[in-house]
Amino acid sequence: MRASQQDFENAMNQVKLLKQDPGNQVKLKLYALYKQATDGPCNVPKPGVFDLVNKAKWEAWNSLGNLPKETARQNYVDLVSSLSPSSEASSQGKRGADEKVQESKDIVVTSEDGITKIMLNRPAKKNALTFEMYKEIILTLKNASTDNSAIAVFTGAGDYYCSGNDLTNFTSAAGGMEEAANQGAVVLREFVNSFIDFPKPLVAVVNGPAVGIAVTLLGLFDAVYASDKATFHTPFSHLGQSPEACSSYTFPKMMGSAKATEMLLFGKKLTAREAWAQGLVSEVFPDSTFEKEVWTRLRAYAKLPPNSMRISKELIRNNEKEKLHAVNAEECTTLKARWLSEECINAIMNFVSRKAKL
Ligand SMILES: CCCCC/C=C/C(=O)SCCNC(=O)CCNC(=O)[C@H](O)C(C)(C)COP(=O)(O)OP(=O)(O)OC[C@H]1O[C@@H](n2cnc3c(N)ncnc32)[C@H](O)[C@@H]1OP(=O)(O)O
Repeated sequence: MRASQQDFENAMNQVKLLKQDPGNQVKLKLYALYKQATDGPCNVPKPGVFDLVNKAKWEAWNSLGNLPKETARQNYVDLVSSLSPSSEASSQGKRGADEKVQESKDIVVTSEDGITKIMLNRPAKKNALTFEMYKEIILTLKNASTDNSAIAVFTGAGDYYCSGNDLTNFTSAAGGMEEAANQGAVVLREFVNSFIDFPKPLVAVVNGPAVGIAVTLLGLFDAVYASDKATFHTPFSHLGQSPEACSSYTFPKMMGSAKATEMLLFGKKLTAREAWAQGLVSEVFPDSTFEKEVWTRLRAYAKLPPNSMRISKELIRNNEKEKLHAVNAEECTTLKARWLSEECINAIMNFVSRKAKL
């Protein structure tokens, strides 16, 4: 839900009542979001090099680029509401190494060395995504887009990266399949939008097999590092479903339509090296050294100037944003109808009653 003008004004008053100074970084962020929400993109000349305070404020505002006013207003409200006593402590530099910044059993979010690490943590179910997990990830990305981290990284706990959508999302919904399909389409659209719009470098550390939406989403990441044990599988036709996460656009663009068809229509499973050859994966590492090599590299990347990385990503992503949002909307509408089709209902029932394994 978007923040109203009243929410925004309440948040401004709340800032004045903060008991602890939230620290310079947060104050700069608040200033930038306030200016963006009220005046729009930065439109004043950059202060001189010796005017340090105004230059820092200008840079913070300018770094928001063309962020829409409504989004800035929402981010301002979210940031203020996150300034609870515990987060006030963290912005004062009291956050310990690898501190948990979000408590949830299925998604563990930690912050260390400029990296927001988002770990899917449902290993007993191969990290299949429940409706609650989709919603938590939307919130996590919203927070990570305005926190102090330079990059955000997704990975999975256990032997799988992620087995995709939890197929019981559709069978356990209180209102039945129709209600689940309606809810699913709304959640999916917002979920994918939060990846399209994420402003910082987004990296996937694919520690094991990836299935369904865990694969298609990779087309919206900025870098994908895979263990040689990882596989990439999108069995949409087997499930009576259709592609999502903009893959009907990103995959043919990335690998050509013939290879995209093998994956998206025929459900061909790729090894990590095959996925690398198709441009879906940036680099493949031997599983024995995967974690060490990848995290060493990511810690170095996270030290690069964050504003520069954001601006460069904006340049790359802005060429595509409108198209990606349109594709996402169309894919969600198509999927909603698919979820109610006999082909899909039979496939899901088969999985749940264990007659079939993909
Ligand atoms: C609302 C937004 C929707 C967005 C649209 C998204 C679409 C997709 O993502 S489509 C892809 C959906 N995923 C699948 O179809 C995968 C289904 N799972 C499997 O085929 C297999 O479980 C496996 C190949 C991933 C792993 O096989 P195996 O190593 O033999 O392990 P198990 O099958 O015994 O799995 C252990 C445990 O985990 C449960 N599980 C695994 N994946 C899912 C899943 N996607 N949904 C629900 N549950 C899953 C599995 O049922 C086992 O549970 P228990 O029997 O209770 O131990």
